[in-house]
Amino acid sequence: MGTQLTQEQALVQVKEVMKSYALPNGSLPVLQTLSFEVQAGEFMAITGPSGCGKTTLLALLGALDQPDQGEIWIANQAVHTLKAVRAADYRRQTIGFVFQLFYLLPTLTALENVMAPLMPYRRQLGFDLKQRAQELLEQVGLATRMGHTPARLSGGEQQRVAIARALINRPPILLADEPTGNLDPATGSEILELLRAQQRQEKQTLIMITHDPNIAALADRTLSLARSTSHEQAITG
Ligand SMILES: Nc1ncnc2c1ncn2[C@@H]1O[C@H](COP(=O)(O)OP(=O)(O)OP(=O)(O)O)[C@@H](O)[C@H]1O
Repeated sequence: MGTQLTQEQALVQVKEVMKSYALPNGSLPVLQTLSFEVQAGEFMAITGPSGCGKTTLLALLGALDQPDQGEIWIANQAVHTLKAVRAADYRRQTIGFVFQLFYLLPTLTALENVMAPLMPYRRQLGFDLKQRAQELLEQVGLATRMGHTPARLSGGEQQRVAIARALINRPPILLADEPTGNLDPATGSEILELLRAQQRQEKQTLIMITHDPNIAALADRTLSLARSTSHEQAITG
């Protein structure tokens, strides 16, 4: 569904972005003059100490929030200006989210959770939503669990459902916030491998927050954020 890009443009362009939060006794600067680019098909890790603004940055890339200053261009869209309905359209067409705590809807089955993001649009999709959701659940190894609600799935299985849900719209960009942070190491490795395999197969761009240096080492590049008044940022290859 992503917009076609000319070759020389990076898929993600973050230009001098600043973000603060209003607090009762003043404002908390979180991101200060942050600039970087991510090419189509890249895997970029975001690392840094707790509170340095990693989740804040992911929220800006996903148009869940807006920067105070600066620009974010993703797939030729001015993400920093998107509000409400247009932000929702952008997310539906461009972004797949995977979170540490899965955020599956507890009363829905695995299959219904995967279908949920596109349910309101199912008549205008041009493909069979249920069939695609079933194929994705097969792809993530859950062919026999489609009718289970999240409470009847293990943590690793719930994250597999969440990954299938993130892929339902064929997004060019996957934004992952510590996707293995709530899983045991073996299950975490399986989930990471699943995400990487998917990313390579579909040539998706993967931007992943991680505290794990072993995961960051697998990335093409790492964006290291620092928690300080100057918020230095560095990109390593
Ligand atoms: N809505 C908000 N209002 C006020 N302050 C906020 C808000 N969201 C985040 N913060 C603060 O902004 C800072 C950055 O938060 P953020 O969640 O982006 O950090 P993080 O690097 O993802 O941390 P962690 O690794 O612990 O998840 C923190 O000090 C946090 O308390």
